[in-house]
Amino acid sequence: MTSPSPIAGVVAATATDPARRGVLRVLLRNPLALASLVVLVLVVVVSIAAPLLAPFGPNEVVPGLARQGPEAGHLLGGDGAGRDVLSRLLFAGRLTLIGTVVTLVVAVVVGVPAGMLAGYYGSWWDSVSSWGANIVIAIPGMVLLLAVIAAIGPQTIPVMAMFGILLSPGFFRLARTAVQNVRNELYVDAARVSGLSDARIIARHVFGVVRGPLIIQASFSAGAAVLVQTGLQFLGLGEQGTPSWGQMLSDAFTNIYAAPHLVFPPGITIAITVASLALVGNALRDSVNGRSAPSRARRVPPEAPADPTPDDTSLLVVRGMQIGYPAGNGVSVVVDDVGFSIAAGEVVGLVGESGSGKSQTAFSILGLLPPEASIRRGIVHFDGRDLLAASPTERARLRGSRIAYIPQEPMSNLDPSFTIGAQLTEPLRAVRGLSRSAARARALELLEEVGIADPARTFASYPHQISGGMAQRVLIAGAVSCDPALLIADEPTTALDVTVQAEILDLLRRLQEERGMAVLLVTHNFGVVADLCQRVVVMRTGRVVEEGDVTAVFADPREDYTKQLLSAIPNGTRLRAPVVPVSRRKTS
Ligand SMILES: Nc1ncnc2c1ncn2[C@@H]1O[C@H](COP(=O)(O)OP(=O)(O)OP(=O)(O)O)[C@@H](O)[C@H]1O
Repeated sequence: MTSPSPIAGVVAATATDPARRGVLRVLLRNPLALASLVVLVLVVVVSIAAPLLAPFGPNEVVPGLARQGPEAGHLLGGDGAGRDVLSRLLFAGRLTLIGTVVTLVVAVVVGVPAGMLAGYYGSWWDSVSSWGANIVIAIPGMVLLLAVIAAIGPQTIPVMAMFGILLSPGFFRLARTAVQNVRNELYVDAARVSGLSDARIIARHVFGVVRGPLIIQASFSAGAAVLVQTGLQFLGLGEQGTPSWGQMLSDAFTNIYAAPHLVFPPGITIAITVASLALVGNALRDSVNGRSAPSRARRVPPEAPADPTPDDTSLLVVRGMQIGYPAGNGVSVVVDDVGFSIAAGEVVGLVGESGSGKSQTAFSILGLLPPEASIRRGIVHFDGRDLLAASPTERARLRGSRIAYIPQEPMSNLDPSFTIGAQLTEPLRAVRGLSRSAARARALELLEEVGIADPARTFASYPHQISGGMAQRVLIAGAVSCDPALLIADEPTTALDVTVQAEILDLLRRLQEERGMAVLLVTHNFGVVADLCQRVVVMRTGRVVEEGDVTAVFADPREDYTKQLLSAIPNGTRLRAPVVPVSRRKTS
């Protein structure tokens, strides 16, 4: 599974793709956005159903109704010409709707395909279309719209279509950037290799990425379209025979002294509609930025308390851990009743096949489960502290100082935009408070300590300029830079080739011996456990099935599953002398 960035144990949260979480679900969780959505749906439904709902025709003049206030049969009174205001308001929404839809369709149809092609193919496609988008941006919009009206007359559809063209560069840039971000992702390469056509890859793999941001952009653009359209109608530049909100507002201002109440129906309708579009857009944007998402996995009230005060004084104590994810109307439990302890300086292997729940268990200790996960019951005590009761800030502080983490994919955990030196020194300065020069000196020392041959050169390199093995050494240097009491290593050698794997394991072994830190080594490989660990916890389908001293489990595995894992070790792997825990070392 994807691992968060771990430099010096300062681990970043994994972003959750809002498009995948479902736009509707995001809106339903935000009461203000939900209310706005209801308003927008009402405006649309009422406008479409105007001929059925309106008591009078939009242009029907009722004798004696001119400038009258609300009265029986005319809930909003009559306008300057004696027409029923409520009926006109209902009909007026139709023109606004049509104008807004035309604007959005044109902006999306012009901007999105061009942006996707420019982002996907790059080269001249990108140059030509970016050049075109820049020209459109440079045109003064209102002047162009007035010129179009002067040329063809006040026709809503062509004018709003032109406004759509003016908005299209926003959609173009959005689509282009989103596609550029994914076009080199491994899954897009995999789709290419599997023989899918470009059109199919774009439609299937790339459009999914653009969809969420496009919906957000569309809601803001719709607000702009309503305002521009209403503004033009207010100035008398809209179609004369068809009722519109802007025209009603203009009529209200003409009669402002005789009938001031006429301002309210169109004014409030325009304000509520535009505000609702903005609120929906804001809710969607916030969800993309992660502001509305719950910070981390919730700990739901335990169904049955796990042993509340473990007597175990080990450095790390996990008891009765149960982790679940929402599945349909229920919960899918992926880790159940998992418990183990790690003494100070002890190296424990957490072993099991893929999907057995090792990473979920490790992430629950780190406090880095995804937001949708819930810890349904259990205890995690570290150094006597109840981690599940600790605040996110406390947990973040612990990760940067006492608990460190090494991920399985070193390359994807280094930021390609910064040098290795910048990524190593930043946490040293922010977390340990070192000066710039002291942080640099310490980072160089750490690089040397993890066996990098030319520390100064690596310090100045960008991630793409170093090998996978070097990247893992860099991450290990970052992890141990805070002198952690516990190092959690999640399959630290999986992404590396066999010789490098052995070197990294030797490095971990050496660092553990020198520093006496406890290590939780997550792996599916019993050979790695044999090489490094004193104790092993075997997991299968989210549960612990066997636990014990590595030597004892190797000599006499109780469970058939453990025997199967052991039989997968290549012939010739031998148990090395176990690392001696610091707590049990003699201090002679
Ligand atoms: N975000 C998620 N939503 C739902 N289920 C999830 C999520 N993340 C993990 N799981 C499920 O949790 C179970 C345990 O996953 P976990 O990543 O801990 O396995 P693992 O033993 O570490 O395997 P691997 O070595 O392949 O990473 C799996 O069945 C997985 O499908």
